[in-house]
Order: sequence, then structure tokens, then C-alpha cells
Amino acid sequence: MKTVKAFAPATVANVSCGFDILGFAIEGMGDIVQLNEKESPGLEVSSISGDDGKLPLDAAKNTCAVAIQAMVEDLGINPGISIQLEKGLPLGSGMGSSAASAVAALIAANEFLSSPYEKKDLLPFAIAAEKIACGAGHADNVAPSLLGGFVLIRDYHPLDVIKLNVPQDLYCTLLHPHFELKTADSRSVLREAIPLKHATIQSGNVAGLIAGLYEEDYELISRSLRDVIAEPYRAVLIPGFYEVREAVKGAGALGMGISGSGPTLFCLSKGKEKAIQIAKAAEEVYQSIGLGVDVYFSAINTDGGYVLTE
Ligand SMILES: Nc1ncnc2c1ncn2[C@@H]1O[C@H](COP(=O)(O)OP(=O)(O)O)[C@@H](O)[C@H]1O
Ligand SMILES: N[C@@H](CCOP(=O)(O)O)C(=O)O
Repeated sequence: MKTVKAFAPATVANVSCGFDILGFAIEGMGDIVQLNEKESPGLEVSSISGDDGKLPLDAAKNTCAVAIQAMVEDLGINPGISIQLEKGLPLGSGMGSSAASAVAALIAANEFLSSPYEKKDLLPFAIAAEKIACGAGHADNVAPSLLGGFVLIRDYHPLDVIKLNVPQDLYCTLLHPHFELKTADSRSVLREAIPLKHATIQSGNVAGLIAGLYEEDYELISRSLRDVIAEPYRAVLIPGFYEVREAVKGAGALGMGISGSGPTLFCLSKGKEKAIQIAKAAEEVYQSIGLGVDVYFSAINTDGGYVLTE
């Protein structure tokens, strides 16, 4: 019986100023998908672990199966595949949990079907899965989870995805408070129209962040980590947001923002030592407001998802 297993990492989407257009991949944490050949044609999700029974086994609702379905329809085939998902990421966390499942499934399926696609060409199928998960086909989690590194989605129609330079010492601290916030819910608080003044500020910061990544200019990165479009509306959904920001800035963070749609917060720093000090400062704030938090450290993962060999 043919079997293939793949891993795809967690991601930080938006990176403050890049709503729906910027994201980067994290090291270590992610989802694993195993595909097994089955006799009857069609896809089935046969098992899910690590989700406390919360995720749908229904192939029309699980991002693993939705992504593979989009791929096999594009190929015009209907193979028999049974899907096993090991969730390594918390749900509704803002760490690209639905995206990591879709990407791991696609990498495994591509290998299973003898690699009909280049890695980057799997992206539209992953976007189709994100649409099912949160109602919007945003690519800023799936693109970095698939390709690794810091990724810019310059355009969606047609897709134009660019891998950016990653400064050597750039480090990330992730603060995941113990509650769930669905992406669909935190998208629903956003405004459709943006004042011209805000569009100008946001464009300046996106350009500044990208220039800072290429110049490896940490001060410029720091000045550019500012969001006037989504953060003001979403921060109110995240207890302690402004207190944590003040504390981590004091501990040397280049900046802090909402990871994806939250509630996880990300901080960028120059080097791991700073990242550890930042985490300590943040933990004190969470303790003072009585909210449990999990802390992760990571350099930027430059490889993205991959096939796991036994
Ligand atoms: N394999 C999957 N992993 C995670 N969520 C999934 C998966 N398949 C479907 N979903 C649905 O996607 C939603 C969670 O996605 P989302 O809120 O975007 O979380 P995250 O920000 O962690 O990606 C839930 O409604 C969940 O049922
Ligand atoms: N650009 C999206 C990113 C959502 O990320 P997630 O990890 O919370 O799913 C948004 O801001 O809505």
C-alpha cells in the first residue's frame, strides 16, 4: 500500500503592515499529514489527532481534503486516498493552523502522485482550502508555509508571490494566550473602506519593512512594524494587547503585532537572547492579567513544508 507523509510549518501572517500580503514561516511547530492509498476512488479523512475532536472529518470541510480535491480536479483524476492528520498547531490561534494542514496535505499528495506540480504551483489549491476555513482566500499563511521564508503576495489576480530576503539574526517570539479566536470572526470587525491618510501610512510601512529586510537594517524594520488598517479594530479582541506591547518594547523588541488574526502576538528581535528577554517581560504581563500563555521562539524558517521520510 502506498503511503506518504509530509510536514508544514506554522506561519505569522500580515507582519503588522502587510494585511493579506506578507507572512513568514516558523521553525519546529506545524501539522503532519499522512496519505494512504485506498481501493475505492475519492478522498476520505480517516483520522485526526491533536484537535480534541474539534475538526471536521467531512472531506468537504477539512482543509486537507479540500486542498487535495482542488488539486486532483485540476489534474482531472479521482484517486482513492485516505488522509490522516496530526494537528501540531492550536486551532484559531493566528499561527496559520488551517493553512499548515492544507499545505502538508498538498505536499504529501504531490509526492503521492509522482510530483505533477512544482512546489509553488500548489498555492492556488491551498488558497481554495483557506476559503473554506475562514471565508477568505488569503495566501499570507499558505504561501510562507509552502515556500518558507518571508513571503510577499504582490497580487492575487494573477497570483504573484515573491520570497524576500531574511536577515540572518532576525528572531521571532510568539505569545499564544489560552483562548481561541476564529479568523472569520476577526475579519468581520474590519472596515471595507480605508481613509487615504491610512493608505499612505500603510504603504510607507510595507515599503519600509521590505527595504529593511533587504538592507538588513533592524532599525528600519522596527520603524516599519506598524499597522493602521487591521490592528486598531482587532487589538480590542485581545486582552492585554497594549500592556504587552509596552513591556516587550521595553525588553528590546523591534516591534510587536498580531500574528495573523490573533490572538497570538508576534515580536521580532535581533537575536535569540533578546527574544528570551522579551518573552519574560510578556509573561509577567499575562500573569498580572490572569491569562495563561504559551511562548515559542523561532528563527525564520526558510524551507517551508517538506516530505517526511521514515
Ligand atoms: N485541518 C484543519 N485545521 C484547522 N482548522 C480547520 C481544518 N479544517 C477545517 N478547519 C476549520 O478552519 C477554522 C479555523 O481556521 P482559523 O480560524 O483560520 O484558524 P487559524 O488562524 O489557526 O488558521 C475552523 O472553523 C476549523 O473547523
Ligand atoms: N491575513 C489574514 C491572516 C489570518 O491568519 P490566521 O493565522 O489567523 O488564520 C487575516 O489577517 O485575516
